[in-house]
Amino acid sequence: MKIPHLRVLWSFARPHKGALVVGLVLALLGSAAGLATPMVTKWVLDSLGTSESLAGPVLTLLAVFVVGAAIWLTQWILLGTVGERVVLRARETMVRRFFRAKVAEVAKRPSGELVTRVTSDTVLLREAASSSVIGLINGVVLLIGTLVLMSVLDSVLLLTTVAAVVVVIILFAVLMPGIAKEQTKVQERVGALGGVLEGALRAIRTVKASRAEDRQSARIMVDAEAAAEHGVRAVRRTAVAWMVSWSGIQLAIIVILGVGAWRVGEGLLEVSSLIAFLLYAFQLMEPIMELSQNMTALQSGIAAAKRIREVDAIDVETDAPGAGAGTPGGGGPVLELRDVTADYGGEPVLRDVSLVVPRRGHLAIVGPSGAGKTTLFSLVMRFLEPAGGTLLFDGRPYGEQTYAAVRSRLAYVEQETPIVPGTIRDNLLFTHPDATEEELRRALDEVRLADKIDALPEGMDTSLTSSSVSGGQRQRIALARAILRTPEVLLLDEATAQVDSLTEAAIHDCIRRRAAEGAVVTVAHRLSTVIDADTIVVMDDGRVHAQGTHESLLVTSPLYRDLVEALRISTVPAPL
Ligand SMILES: Nc1ncnc2c1ncn2[C@@H]1O[C@H](COP(=O)(O)OP(=O)(O)OP(=O)(O)O)[C@@H](O)[C@H]1O
Repeated sequence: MKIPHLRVLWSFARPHKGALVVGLVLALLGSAAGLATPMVTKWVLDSLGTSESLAGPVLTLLAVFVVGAAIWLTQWILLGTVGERVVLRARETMVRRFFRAKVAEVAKRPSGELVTRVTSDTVLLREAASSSVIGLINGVVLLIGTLVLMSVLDSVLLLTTVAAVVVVIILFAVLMPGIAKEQTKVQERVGALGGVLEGALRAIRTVKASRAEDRQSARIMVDAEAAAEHGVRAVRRTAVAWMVSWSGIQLAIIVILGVGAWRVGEGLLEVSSLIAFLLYAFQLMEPIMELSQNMTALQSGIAAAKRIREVDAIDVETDAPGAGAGTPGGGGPVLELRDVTADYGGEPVLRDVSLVVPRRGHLAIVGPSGAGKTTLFSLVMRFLEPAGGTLLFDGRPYGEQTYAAVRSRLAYVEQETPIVPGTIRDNLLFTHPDATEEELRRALDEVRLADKIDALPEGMDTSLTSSSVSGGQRQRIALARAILRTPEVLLLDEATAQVDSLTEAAIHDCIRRRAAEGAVVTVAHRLSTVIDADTIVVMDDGRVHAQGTHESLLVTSPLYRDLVEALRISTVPAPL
């Protein structure tokens, strides 16, 4: 096993080194008690033939047994606790990192795969980072101790034992790496399975609509079957290793019995020594078992530790040195983009975009699919860093402000997943957990949801995961969350899906009211939203193509005319 691999594991165990040292000492003391037992048994047997009292040796045997049991109990609890702490810490580090990570870093990985790192890889780490190394050291000490004490009893019988032990060790050395490799593959496949399964369950409606249930199950089963196949291979190798070792030791015991009996007959060995020797031979499986089990745990633990440590490489959002909170309410525009270019690692998807968002009013962004509207929002929310150009909030570049400072002054309603797990109340309180009941009601009134939610048996405490809240209502809940406290800029990525007229009217009114108090920027997919805007920005192929009011753009921009025509056709005539 290579040292750098162990170092990864050690990085998890290091905070608990005190407990681990105590665990090692206890393990060694426990082994010493185990090693002493056959010798004390011999003492008991030797006392039988003499006038010596049996009380001494029997009490000693009892004491060794009690002390040994107490040591094992303490060590088990101690190391078990360390293992759980290691798991907890690893989980905490990963969970925190996921949420501090840059959006692109999380978005590019299947989330189910990230979840398996937190749920299942950490379990493999438990044994490896707590008891494995101790078990290995202890196993070696126990094995050597047993052989040394055997040699004290009878060196001829020892030869038989050593031969068996050597065979067993060679066998394990040959089979072990293969077992570990198979187990690593199992983990990788389970990770891949988690990734695909999570994505497929998320898209359950599409799966069913496409009648792809069986195909999707089959695709996931490829990973499940591969995991099982590797698992079976590991089990087979382990079983062979155990079977051969166990048989080897049993065979050695039979030989010891035969040779020992002959030597006793010849007067070369005492019966008590033969019995003690046999007790050691019976115990021999213990260190071998300990060595092999811990070796396996260590290897799969190292693989898991590496997967967990990969999470550390995920880039996190870090505020620039000296970045501050920013000062609210200057005189100029609230938001400004100057020659902003952006990409996702390839060709630019936004080129030299300049835009001014006034402190009040509604600015709608329209454009064909792929024009870069969502990317523009990602830049404003700092989910994405610009490749060139500058974004300014209140006249100060984004880089001079912290992520939290910028976001605290923006409210964002995303198009696809605007709801977080939990109840309606949890969702409303998500941005401002300290909001009062009155504020919640006011926000719900504004999006015309108060009556609907009052009519639910559990009201605001209705769970959104299992509720009968419609898509349009979900959007309105997200909007209510965004307007709970008047944001300086409200960013609304309108749902492309058709919504009911009540939702449309509610959103519409809400935008109008908010635009009177602050800035509202929408990625507009509905004609009513577009027409109502004070300024409309037409985007095409990553550039600002035109800008103006509905009337002026109808005259100056053929692209805008086309877009309006398309929206007119695609939307149910809206209350304009
Ligand atoms: N995460 C990403 N990685 C790579 N390319 C991306 C990513 N997100 C968007 N793009 C690309 O950037 C371009 C702009 O996409 P964007 O989502 O901003 O457009 P949009 O105007 O919002 O489109 P739509 O109206 O269809 O939502 C597209 O060509 C798209 O393929």
